[in-house]
Amino acid sequence: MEYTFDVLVIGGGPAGMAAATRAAELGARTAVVERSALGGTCVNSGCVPSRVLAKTARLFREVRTAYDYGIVVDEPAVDWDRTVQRVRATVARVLASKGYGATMERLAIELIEGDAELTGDHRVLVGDRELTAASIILCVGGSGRRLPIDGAEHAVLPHEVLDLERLPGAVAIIGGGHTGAQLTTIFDALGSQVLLLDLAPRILMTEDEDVAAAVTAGFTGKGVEVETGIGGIDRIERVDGHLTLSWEHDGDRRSRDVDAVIMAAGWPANLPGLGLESAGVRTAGSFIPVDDYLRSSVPHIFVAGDANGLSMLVQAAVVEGETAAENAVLGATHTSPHHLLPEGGFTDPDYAGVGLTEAKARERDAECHAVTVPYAVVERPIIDDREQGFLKLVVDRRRELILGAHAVGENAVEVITAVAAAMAGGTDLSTLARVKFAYPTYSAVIGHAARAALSG
Ligand SMILES: Cc1cc2nc3c(=O)[nH]c(=O)nc-3n(C[C@H](O)[C@H](O)[C@H](O)COP(=O)(O)OP(=O)(O)OC[C@H]3O[C@@H](n4cnc5c(N)ncnc54)[C@H](O)[C@@H]3O)c2cc1C
Ligand SMILES: NC(=O)c1ccc[n+]([C@@H]2O[C@H](COP(=O)([O-])OP(=O)(O)OC[C@H]3O[C@@H](n4cnc5c(N)ncnc54)[C@H](O)[C@@H]3O)[C@@H](O)[C@H]2O)c1
Repeated sequence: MEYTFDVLVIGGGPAGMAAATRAAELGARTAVVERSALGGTCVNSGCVPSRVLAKTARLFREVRTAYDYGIVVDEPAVDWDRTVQRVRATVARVLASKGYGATMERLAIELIEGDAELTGDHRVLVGDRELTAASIILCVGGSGRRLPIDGAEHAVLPHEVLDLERLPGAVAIIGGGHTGAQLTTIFDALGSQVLLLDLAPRILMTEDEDVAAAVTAGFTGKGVEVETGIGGIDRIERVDGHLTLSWEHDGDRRSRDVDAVIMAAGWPANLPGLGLESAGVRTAGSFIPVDDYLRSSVPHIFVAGDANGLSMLVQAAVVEGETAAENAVLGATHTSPHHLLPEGGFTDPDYAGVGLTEAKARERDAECHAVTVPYAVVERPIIDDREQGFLKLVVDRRRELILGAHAVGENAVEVITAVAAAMAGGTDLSTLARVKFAYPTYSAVIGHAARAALSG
């Protein structure tokens, strides 16, 4: 059969753009269907806006401590409208820097604007245009989850935060995953009273336990209320211009009056309306499961990025997009390992990790080693007045292999990315211990941790 395209990519976020670029580079006739804006969640409503808000929060904190350095400023205040304008302008600049249009033109990738629906295993309907493709790569991403409770419509989802008319005096954030933790820091730093609620026994369940504990302590030390292990959220009511949020904890009914409620309680894939049943693609919960080659239950329909639920990070989305494209065009032989993906959050303090947490490493081998070195063993955090923090290295029982690294504190994400580069290069512990780090840097803590791990 003659298809309209060799490869049809649905979704133009990080996964979709990586998939389309790679497929076209390999000579495939390729198109991308996008119903909203190229760049996806990451650029338009996720990482980039969050990062600008994190920078805003950081600036506000620093201006307030400027006098410690002999700088005299008036009492700072937040102009929320201007903050929002700045975020939107930065999103536009990042989009422009991506050069999607030029890449698509150079590689003859067709952009089809609209909502894609599968009508068969090789057929996709976009508006009134029916397309066919030899292979389809689903890169549809996910969306914030609105809890099925009374009054849920009063809550704001993460992508709607910029639509808040004003900075809330008091805000409740439901969900202490990466998104909820970042929003906690942002609103706390900008002056809101923050209540963070989670069903789970701790926040940041995917991070190393010590990391989550340190971030929690950082939050509570600033006056954020963190309540984990709750039984469930009951309802949200609008009463006299404010919202009353009610929840259950160990049989107690609790409630709080706030100005805004943000739901950051999960990130299901964008499956509604996608027509997966018409194509025979199986789902599991709110994701589309894939095999090692990123194939769905229909072998010529691949899934990359958040939609497969493997690892909801940009760095994963990009590598999966490229892998899915290679498998679609060249035959399914490529896998995309996830164990060396550094990740982290821009909270206060920052946190990050790569590889196995200490708990996961001990499940595999109880005799592995973990050492934790405080940030203050090096001078830079002291110079910057950011001594709080640590780097934990998890190494095998022979003290050769680095199994994982976890950090809390200033520049934690950059520190961990440096360890990830060492791990990716196959660097053993004794080699890492001999690396010379520039002075005065945060990453110098890596050398200290490696030497501490070697010596026991
Ligand atoms: C607040 C927030 C902050 C984040 N911060 C970070 C961070 O700092 N670092 C990090 O690594 N990750 C971060 N993430 C996660 C990151 O945004 C995602 O992992 C990444 O965007 C996934 O890329 P994707 O291409 O799979 O999906 P998306 O970026 O969601 O793109 C999917 C695209 O598909 C389109 N689409 C969906 N269905 C259809 C359809 N039927 N037809 C046509 N088009 C469709 C959508 O419009 C969208 O453009 C953050 C997420 C959030 C919510
Ligand atoms: N910096 C980053 O890299 C970054 C930032 C944001 C998001 N992300 C990615 O996006 C994905 C989504 O992140 P997320 O934080 O939005 O979702 P998540 O699924 O990671 O976390 C949701 C949190 O909400 C809690 N929760 C669920 N139902 C609840 C309820 N009824 N009441 C109270 N708490 C409830 C869960 O226990 C969990 O802690 C993640 O996989 C993450 O990797 C990454």
